[in-house]
Amino acid sequence: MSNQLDETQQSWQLVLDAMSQDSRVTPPLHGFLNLVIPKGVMAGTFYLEVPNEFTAGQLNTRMKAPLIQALGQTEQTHGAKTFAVVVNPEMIDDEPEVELPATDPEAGIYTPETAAPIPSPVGEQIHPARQNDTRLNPKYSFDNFVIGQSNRFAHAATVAVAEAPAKAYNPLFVYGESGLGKTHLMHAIGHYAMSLYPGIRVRYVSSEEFTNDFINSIANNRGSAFQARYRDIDILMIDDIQFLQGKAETQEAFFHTFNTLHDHNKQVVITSDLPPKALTGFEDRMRSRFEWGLITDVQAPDLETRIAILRKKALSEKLLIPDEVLEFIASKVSSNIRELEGTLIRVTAFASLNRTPVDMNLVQTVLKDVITLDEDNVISPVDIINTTAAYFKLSVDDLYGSSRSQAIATSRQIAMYLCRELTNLSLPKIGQLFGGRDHTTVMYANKKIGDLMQERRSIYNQVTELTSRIKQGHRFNG
Ligand SMILES: Nc1ncnc2c1ncn2[C@@H]1O[C@H](COP(=O)(O)OP(=O)(O)OP(=O)(O)O)[C@@H](O)[C@H]1O
Repeated sequence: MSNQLDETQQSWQLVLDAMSQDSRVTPPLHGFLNLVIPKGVMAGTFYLEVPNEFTAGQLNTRMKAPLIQALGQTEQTHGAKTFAVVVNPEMIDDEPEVELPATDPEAGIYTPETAAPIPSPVGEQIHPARQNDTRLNPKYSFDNFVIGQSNRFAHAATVAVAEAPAKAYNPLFVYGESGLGKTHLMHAIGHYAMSLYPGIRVRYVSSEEFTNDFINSIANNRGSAFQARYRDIDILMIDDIQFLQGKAETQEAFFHTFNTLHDHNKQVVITSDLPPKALTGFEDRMRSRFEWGLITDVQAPDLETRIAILRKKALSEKLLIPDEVLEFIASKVSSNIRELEGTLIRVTAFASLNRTPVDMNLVQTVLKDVITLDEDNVISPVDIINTTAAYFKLSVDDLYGSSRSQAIATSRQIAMYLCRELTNLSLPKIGQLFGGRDHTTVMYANKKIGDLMQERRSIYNQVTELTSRIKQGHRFNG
């Protein structure tokens, strides 16, 4: 873990060095760069954390072209072509205090109060292909997707679409509850299609990113770049479309994007938590288009499939875990594959913290508090937030709010982690719940707590204790 951090830091230093040679990066801009905490590279994207929107704005506009160029120059080291900025007001507590760079009107830096959208120095000159990052996660391929009764049809349909884009089923609409593999299948389509048709232009986007992109394009008067990004492609995959519910203008933008792509024989893949007919807050013309091609669902996996998923996961992580242990975990956790994977992480974290092998004794100890809930006995985020607040002796508002104190920030991240693990809520929904935070903030909280559980016994114990309290409370009250 710390090696990984070092590597990220070193890669970022190389990027900074490259940028320091760039005359467009004037001295006042260095102040903003000093505020950046590099978080790591995922699917060709360098994730950067900054403490406020203003700094994010500077990176996304004035520094965008130099940064992309610097990434290109150093790509061999880190593999990132592009970057994404995550605003995390809490990061200030983790890091030494840094002052926001002084405002320099001559350099064209605006104060947050006066901040109008700042035009990019390169504006629309950036070639769409540069920005048109596929955003595919290398971890999600068909090779590591386990096929079972619950997903056989969805798997076959996605393979068919990757093999014959816009010829097999267009659009392909995959629906199902959270954590059952829809996102994984989308990324797998992308990888497979790119291996079959080198040069094919693929773009994966969450509905929230699509919305933000659309809103920013209006605010910055960059409609044509938006269109190029979403229309000059061969396969567009849009995840969790239910997030566009009630957003009339973004739906309109998607409607036109969809029509253009479809008219030009380009593939569209959509996922959702509900089938088109049950999606409320969408115009009929939109819903009827969703039904033009093929609609397929993913269901909760049966025991055999759950065991196979765990086995594959253990293999890919090079974890030596006896079959009986995998079977035991699979029998205890039945609802959601994300939770299944989370449980495997807990078991291996416990073993590594205690320096003991993973065996039945250990797994029984770790899972003794895991209470399986039946299907209609769903944990609500309110249960999680109330229990977490009480456990850490905080108020519920502390968890929803924006306090930067380290203790509150970590408690909030634990609550987000538990929402991700124990409910079916998507990342954007959890973000909304916690005071309208961005889904990337939830993604980081999730990763951070997952990592901390492997490293710090206290965090491991807190998460375990809380999970059991939430489930117990739920069983008694629910
Ligand atoms: N059949 C499978 N084989 C292997 N891993 C799987 C399978 N199905 C799901 N997973 C894993 O389970 C986790 C959750 O899956 P994924 O994120 O694709 O779910 P989702 O349906 O898109 O959920 P959400 O709607 O919340 O985004 C991922 O780590 C994924 O790799």
